[in-house]
Amino acid sequence: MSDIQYLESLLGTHPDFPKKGIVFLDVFPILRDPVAFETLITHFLHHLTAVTLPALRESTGNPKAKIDTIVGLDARGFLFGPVLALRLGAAFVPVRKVGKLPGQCFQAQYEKEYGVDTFEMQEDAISEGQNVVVVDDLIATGGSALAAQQLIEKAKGKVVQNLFVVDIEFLKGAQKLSAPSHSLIKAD
Ligand SMILES: O=P(O)(O)OC[C@H]1O[C@H](OP(=O)(O)OP(=O)(O)O)[C@H](O)[C@@H]1O
Ligand SMILES: Nc1ncnc2[nH]cnc12
Repeated sequence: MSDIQYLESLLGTHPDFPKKGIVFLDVFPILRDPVAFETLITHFLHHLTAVTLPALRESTGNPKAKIDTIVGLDARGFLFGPVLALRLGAAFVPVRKVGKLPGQCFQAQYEKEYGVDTFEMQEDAISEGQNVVVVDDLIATGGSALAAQQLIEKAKGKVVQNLFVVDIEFLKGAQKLSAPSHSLIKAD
């Protein structure tokens, strides 16, 4: 069994949660297995260093270009974002559901697979020109990740990569995003 097949085997599947007709894919069992969690982080880091950074350096013509900030999406993006940020020596910035962050915030409304919501990001969290990676546990319709992209663009940052543990591919969420999207597990 490959590393990725092992991660996939741990993914929980819950029909009709949180609403009838939704098959909820649960990443928490991966975090109960420290070796699987480490494997997941290693795969994300490998993609960032072997694919994202070379592409960024090539496209900017700047051999020293780097990933400045990892943005994690409320709530399950917070499981992965800070770990990646620490390992890369980058900043971690949360995008949160409305009403949770103090100070001046940018706002973006969005629709996701099972509802509508509003995301916020602190206005001073990202500086103009920063290279940003968005991370979340899962992309379904892409509404959440697109709203995060809009917040980062309001701060004049640039999304250079989107990372997901799981992509529910038939919903075509990644096609909504302007930066490349990488996911470890493809679900249908
Ligand atoms: O691609 P989309 O259709 O936008 O759906 C994906 C989003 O939905 C889930 O979050 P949820 O809003 O359920 O929040 P949670 O992490 O707080 O449970 C998931 O963690 C993603 O953030
Ligand atoms: N099917 C699903 N499973 C887990 N999280 C989700 N977020 C949106 N759709 C989801």
